[in-house]
Amino acid sequence: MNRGSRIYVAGHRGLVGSAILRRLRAAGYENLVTRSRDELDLTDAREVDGFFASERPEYVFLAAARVGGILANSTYPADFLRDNLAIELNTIEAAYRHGARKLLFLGSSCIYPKFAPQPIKEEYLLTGPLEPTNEPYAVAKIAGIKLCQAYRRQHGADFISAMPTNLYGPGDDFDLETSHVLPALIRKFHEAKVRDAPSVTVWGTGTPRREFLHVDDLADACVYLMEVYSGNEPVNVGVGKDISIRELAELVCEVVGYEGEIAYDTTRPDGTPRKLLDVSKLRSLGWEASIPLREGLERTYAWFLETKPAGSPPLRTNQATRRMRRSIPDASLRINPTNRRNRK
Ligand SMILES: NC(=O)C1=CN([C@@H]2O[C@H](COP(=O)(O)OP(=O)(O)OC[C@H]3O[C@@H](n4cnc5c(N)ncnc54)[C@H](OP(=O)(O)O)[C@@H]3O)[C@@H](O)[C@H]2O)C=CC1
Ligand SMILES: C[C@H]1O[C@H](OP(=O)(O)OP(=O)(O)OC[C@H]2O[C@@H](n3cnc4c(=O)[nH]c(N)nc43)[C@H](O)[C@@H]2O)[C@@H](O)[C@@H](O)C1=O
Repeated sequence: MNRGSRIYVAGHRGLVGSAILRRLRAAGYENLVTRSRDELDLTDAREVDGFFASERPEYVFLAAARVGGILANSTYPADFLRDNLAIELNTIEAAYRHGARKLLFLGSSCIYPKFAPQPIKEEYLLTGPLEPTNEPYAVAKIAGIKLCQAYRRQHGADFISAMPTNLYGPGDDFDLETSHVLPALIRKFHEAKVRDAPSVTVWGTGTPRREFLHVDDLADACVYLMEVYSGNEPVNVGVGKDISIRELAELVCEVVGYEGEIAYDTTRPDGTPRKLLDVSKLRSLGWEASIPLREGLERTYAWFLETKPAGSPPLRTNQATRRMRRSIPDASLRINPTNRRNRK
């Protein structure tokens, strides 16, 4: 890539896409192409083909996807499988057909077997059963990796895949129905502090272990891989350290400054027991994460405080979430409709 290269960031309003855009802009890349979902629905093959035919991006960061935490994934398996397969297929095919020089596909650490040895090496892919709470999403993400590999083998396309661990940072989804654990805990502890509530409920047993990577680190890694890596195999992107959900809850509680109790709702699923990526491949390519979890959390909480509308936390209101909310069976899970997620 050079500073004038035409670069398409798919999903530029999301957590990852917005961070990649920030990273590219900071590095002086100016010829950036973006489309919101309302402007270009990536599940629509004809629209996607027309977009690539007219815009002819040379480099593509594929950060558009239907994304969610454990609840959204287990409640909407068909949506997660269908949308992600369609987005990947349409974007990868159009990138190839219209001559993109390189594409980076974002997968996820949930592609690996539920009981994979830890830390998880790239070669453990497809060596065991997946975690049921996100199996459809994981299958779609595995299909994305295989598409990149197949287009490379059959057509010589320089399409690569990065497998990030659990991410967090500015621009995250704080909707308790759809979010991942870290933004959910920031919101829960913040609201409990503001309301002086006696306790905060964390889902599951607190024993599962997760690894958390700040999205600015991930964006840096994505741009780095686009510049230096052209291999067939996916590359894990993580920090190489994990913590239990209990430890995370205690850390968020401390950062937010909440003084009540932490309760565990063991009727909620734990999901996969441990997900720690082996990041030696990425290290050997010359990249390492640089934002420590506590610092990343403090920065994310500061962002949350700055951007939320008065009296309410920022929430995403994209079409997917609106549809999810309409069909959520348990009314107690509904979100206050006045809440809005702040977008750029
Ligand atoms: N968040 C995490 O913890 C992790 C994320 N990842 C991967 O990183 C990538 C980005 O995730 P993240 O940024 O968190 O997700 P977000 O939900 O924050 O962003 C997803 C983006 O995709 C766009 N999008 C969704 N559906 C469509 C569609 N049909 N057409 C066009 N655009 C669409 C959305 O557009 P709009 O804003 O216009 O609605 C949004 O900008 C995904 O591939 C995900 O699997 C991997 C590991 C962990
Ligand atoms: C990145 C990855 O993210 C997803 O997998 P996950 O890591 O299991 O997702 P999660 O962040 O939602 O939960 C992590 C852990 O945390 C616990 N937990 C506690 N309290 C809350 C809570 O309040 N909200 C949520 N969401 N989880 C909570 C929760 O019970 C679980 O034990 C995939 O679906 C898939 O999308 C994917 O690729």
